[in-house]
Amino acid sequence: MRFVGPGRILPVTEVWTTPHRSAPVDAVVSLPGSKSITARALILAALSDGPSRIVRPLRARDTDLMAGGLRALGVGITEDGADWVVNPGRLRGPAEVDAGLAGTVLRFLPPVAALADGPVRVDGDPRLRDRPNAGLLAGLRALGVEIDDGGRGRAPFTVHGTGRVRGGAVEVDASESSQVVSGLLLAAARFDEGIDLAVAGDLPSMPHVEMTVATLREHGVEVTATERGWRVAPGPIAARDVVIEPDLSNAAPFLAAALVTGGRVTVRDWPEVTTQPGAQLDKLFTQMGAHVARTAEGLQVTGPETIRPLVADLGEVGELTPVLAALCALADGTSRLTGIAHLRGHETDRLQALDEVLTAVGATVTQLPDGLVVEPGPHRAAQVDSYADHRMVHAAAVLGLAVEGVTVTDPGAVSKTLPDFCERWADLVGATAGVGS
Ligand SMILES: O=C(O)C1=C[C@@H](OP(=O)(O)O)[C@@H](O)[C@H](O)C1
Ligand SMILES: C=C(OP(=O)(O)O)C(=O)O
Repeated sequence: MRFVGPGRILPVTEVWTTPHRSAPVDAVVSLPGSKSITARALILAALSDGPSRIVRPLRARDTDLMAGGLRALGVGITEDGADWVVNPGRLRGPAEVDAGLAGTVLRFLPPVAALADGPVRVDGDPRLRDRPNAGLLAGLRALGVEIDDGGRGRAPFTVHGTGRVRGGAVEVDASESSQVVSGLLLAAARFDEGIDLAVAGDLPSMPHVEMTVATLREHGVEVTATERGWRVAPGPIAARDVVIEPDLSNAAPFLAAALVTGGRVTVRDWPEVTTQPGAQLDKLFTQMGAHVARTAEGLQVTGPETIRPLVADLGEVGELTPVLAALCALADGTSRLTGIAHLRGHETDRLQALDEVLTAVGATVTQLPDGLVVEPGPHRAAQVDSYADHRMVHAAAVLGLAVEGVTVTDPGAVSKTLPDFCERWADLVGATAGVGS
């Protein structure tokens, strides 16, 4: 697959032979910034009351698309070394926004587009058009925004911005993605009446909503938790320079390498306190038998002799599922991962994709309505697809450490959040990159 984003065309690589390694890895790795924190920083900088600097943002397809979408609305975003300098301006339409395959752009940008003074059309990759978005569009309509989506509740759609949004009380169904809640809360201080948002149904990925609330408060926005949701008071969003934490979800495959090989991996600059869901890796890897410690350098994971199966509700940390499920296929018993029905609406239907990939390498997988049961079996080599999903490539890499002969078609999907993943992985396991066509 060829990914075309603003200002970049990423190389096409057809097949990646994942490196196999049975000897223990022993490595210290540094990782680029968090996708989720970078996305929030960009939105709030664009809506704030003055210029600001984003230090060490993640530069990858999703965050470049977010910057591109905001630029299309008239926001000044320039590079200064590795930083972004953001100059908010009058938000304008008409504009076209390419959301690629980014849920963050699909759900965080439309509430900003509603504040523009003209129509803003949002579209993206073919798969983006399948990603659920009815909750966000219905929520925006209830707040007084006109949207033309042909009744599909998905991209492509046009937000008919009028320069202002009434805001007020709204109930939203965010059971398919927490990003619906985050998107509305992020822009709400700029709505005439702010927002009084009540959540209907189950809300996945709670740490990501907590990240949204914490980030808003850091920008001086008044956010109150209510019985069924959150209230955001109307008012200015303070401009603020921010330093982006490393992406702890992208740390998952690297730390998992310690479990697979019985080795030791440290991820540098692990934050003391964070709202990233990756904070739960400590507890999850410990359950799987690893020893997890904080050292002066960062978070250190030391692998066990055999990986223990995992029985866990991953509803809060859905984006960690592909790597954890890969570990489950290498464990010494049956794992049960639940609370993740919404993963069917991610970059791909991740429950189906994981079923296919783990089965291909020898596991027996049962799909539940909201999860997976994974029973490891004798390993076999397999060629698997990336499903255009960065985290499926990460999962295949983890499997390939233990199972000789795992190859991945279309590994370029990693460009979504970590474009040089394959090279970093090769460094970690001490092998060459092995990407060919
Ligand atoms: O707010 C965010 O930055 C995210 C929220 C989660 O979305 P869902 O709630 O749709 O899973 C997560 O999976 C995604 O990778 C990033
Ligand atoms: C679900 C994910 O991404 P998105 O922000 O596109 O939903 C993810 O990165 O795992």
